[in-house]
Amino acid sequence: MEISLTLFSHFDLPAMLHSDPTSFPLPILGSAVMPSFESEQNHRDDGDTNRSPIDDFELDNLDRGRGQASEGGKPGSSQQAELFETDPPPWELTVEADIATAKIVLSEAPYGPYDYRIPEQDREHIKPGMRVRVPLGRRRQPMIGWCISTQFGAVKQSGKLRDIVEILDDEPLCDPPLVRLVAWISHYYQTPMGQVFDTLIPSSVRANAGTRERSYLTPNESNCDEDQIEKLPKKQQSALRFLIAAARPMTASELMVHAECTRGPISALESKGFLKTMVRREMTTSTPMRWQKNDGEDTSAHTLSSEQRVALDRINAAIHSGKGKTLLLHGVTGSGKTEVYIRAIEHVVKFGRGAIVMVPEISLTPQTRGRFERRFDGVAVLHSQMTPAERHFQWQRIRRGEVQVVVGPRSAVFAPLPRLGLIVIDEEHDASFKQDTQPRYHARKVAHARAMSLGVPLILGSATPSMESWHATASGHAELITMKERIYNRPMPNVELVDLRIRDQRSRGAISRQLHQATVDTLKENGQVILLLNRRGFATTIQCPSCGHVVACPDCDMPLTHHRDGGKAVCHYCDYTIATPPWCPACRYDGIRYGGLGTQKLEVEVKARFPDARVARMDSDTMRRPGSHQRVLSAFRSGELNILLGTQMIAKGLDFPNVLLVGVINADSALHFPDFRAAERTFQLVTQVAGRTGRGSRGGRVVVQTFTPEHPAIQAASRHDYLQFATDEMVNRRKFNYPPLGSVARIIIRGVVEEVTEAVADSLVSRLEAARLALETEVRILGPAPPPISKLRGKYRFHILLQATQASILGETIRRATDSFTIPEKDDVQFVVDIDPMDML
Ligand SMILES: Nc1ncnc2c1ncn2[C@@H]1O[C@H](COP(=O)(O)OP(=O)(O)OP(=O)(O)O)[C@@H](O)[C@H]1O
Ligand SMILES: [Zn+2]
Repeated sequence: MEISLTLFSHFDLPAMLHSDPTSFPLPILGSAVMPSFESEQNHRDDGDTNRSPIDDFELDNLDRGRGQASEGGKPGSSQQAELFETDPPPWELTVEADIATAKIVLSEAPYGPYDYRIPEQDREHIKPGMRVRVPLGRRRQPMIGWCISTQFGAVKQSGKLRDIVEILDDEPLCDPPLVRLVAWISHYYQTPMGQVFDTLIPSSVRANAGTRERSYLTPNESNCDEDQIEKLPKKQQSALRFLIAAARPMTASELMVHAECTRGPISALESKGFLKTMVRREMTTSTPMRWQKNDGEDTSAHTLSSEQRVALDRINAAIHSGKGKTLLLHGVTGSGKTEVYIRAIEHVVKFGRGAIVMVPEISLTPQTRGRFERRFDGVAVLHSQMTPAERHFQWQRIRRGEVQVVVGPRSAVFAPLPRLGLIVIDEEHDASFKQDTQPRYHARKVAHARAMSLGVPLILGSATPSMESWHATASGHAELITMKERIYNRPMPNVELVDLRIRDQRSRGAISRQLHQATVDTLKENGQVILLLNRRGFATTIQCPSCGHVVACPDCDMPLTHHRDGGKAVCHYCDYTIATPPWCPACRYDGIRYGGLGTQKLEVEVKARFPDARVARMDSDTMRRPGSHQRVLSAFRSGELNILLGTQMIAKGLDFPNVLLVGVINADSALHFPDFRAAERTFQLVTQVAGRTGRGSRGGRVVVQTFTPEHPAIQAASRHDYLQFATDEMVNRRKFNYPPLGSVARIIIRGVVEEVTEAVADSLVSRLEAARLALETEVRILGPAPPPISKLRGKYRFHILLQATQASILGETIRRATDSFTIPEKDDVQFVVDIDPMDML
């Protein structure tokens, strides 16, 4: 069996792989305090759950972050010393009084922080969170950096400090709490602060997208005494008097209109020094509202159910406490969680505060968007299809305090609301809340840090909470609120399991007899059907039956998927595309086979089986164009469509009362992934998609096809039994100290030459082992080994997995090992640290 694939494929394998049991005695949890996704930095013994990890985090720690590797970049090796021609000998260190300096971090290597002198005239103006231009290195290369702190008073070495050249912002782009959040993210996720700033502040904001500069005129007070004005020609006099009377800056053309003059007198006033010019940057656009609020849904506020009432009361109590607190709202599918969020936000808004609501991708749930837009005046919806100008416009609105509710994906956690009162994460178990490029942050973790530091509640909502959040309720780090019933006490749909191992139950094709019959019955009753298949494309493998050759991506070494539209073979990892070969490229055998099932093939089968039904397919191939989700979903809502089939994007949050049947084509597809979260993902997916039916008065049923009906995750999902699933799963996690009972980190090393890449990975392991020894930490180090995707976009990959009881131990060990780890440029190898990875591929 391939070691590469097995790091997580069975629970016992890591133990087998690990050669030195003494360095990681199992079990390690006996006496240790259980960590959670909550701030393990604080949860030693104090039992204080309301503190933010930021509270214990000092900006001084930052100097340690220097020399970090960057995503796709080279480890920055530059130290402060390199900035200067020579280090001053100690006896020349002067202590100069009354000097102002600023700590500046850069977005590119070397990242800093570095000290710069603040020129006299900028002292009043500069603040942390502003961008500056500074000279770097011997060649005094101009760089843009972020100011993270300022110091006034005596400073060593001042004689050698260089000056800040220019301050680029009129106002800070981050307020002080956000600057602290940046510092904490930088520390926890081991990413240079400059890169975190660039993540926090959208590029459209940094680039002033959709703005232009305009010049405004004001009277030059010092020249404008009455005697002087009297002497001016008539037209100039009247223009100037008009501007003085107006008592506000005006553009030249505005003044021309109001003072009824031509450009001439104004120019004359300017050249005589009667006018001053000031330049302001302004938005050129207001945001175009392309959104149709009326999507046919009931718009009124509901009378709360008793469970909703209790949930809301508990959330409101948390809001009133003025303390940070995490609440997990575990409500079954269709229990009305959104209404609870809306009421809680209404409450916060009453007190003049705002809220952030994070949702998986908003375009998948236009319904959710509509619900918020109908109930609040100032809503900013952030989504992936915004233009840079729109994004910038919304950001400015948010920062000015004009927005009460921000709805968006994980990046909304950084929304610069000036008076944030509440953060909500809906479908908090969703994998999209973890970013897969640096900084590889999890929005839940960041939201927790932000909420606790501001003393406001964080609400996590889900029908299938992540194991992390569930554990947090058990360990007292989050308050559990349960809603067991659906709205109007509607029953949960009945789930039938179809065992695909039994020949009778199979049929030719992807749809079993049972599912076929159920579809026929449902269509007859005018009900709608949702079919889930989590693979896109037509056929998922292209293989020669004669020689066994599999058509694969040359850059990723993964099998290509056949797409029937256009006859393409596509790599789903890097989008490499070729025309699907008509015969075997290896042996020229003329009968190559398309195996495995994708949504395109399912669509063909569904249309053949149910020729009278109107069918739509939803996957990332059909949903490329902006607005396509909304189009398909509103066609489905209006009843124009009978059957909706697609990948997991149809499993989320949809609320259509006429869906009477949900079919899961293959419940096992996620089950055999080499990842310790495979069972959790399977349970979540099946439960969530099953929850799309039975939401109206006509009830609903679910047919789940599987090769492993006895699997605990599938069993629990078939009974909508989260508690059973979570209890079983926690036992498995505990056995191997997997999260949430322990912490995991992953280091990915990638390079063009396989041997060189592996050698770098080996030396990194040695450094990690040395760090473990020096720090006397109990950290388990696995690897290096090739991950399941051992080659991606032409680069070989190795990974190292690390486990410990607490994230802080892992963090320290990795920091120590990588702090001054430099890889020679000629090796062309990069490494990336992923703290709390969600993905093991
Ligand atoms: N108190 C109420 N009375 C009547 N209808 C309600 C009430 N609260 C919510 N609803 C309606 O119930 C339906 C389900 O609510 P919602 O979509 O918020 O469920 P949910 O808990 O988020 O489910 P899921 O986890 O499946 O997304 C919606 O159509 C909503 O408008
Ligand atoms: Zn590829």
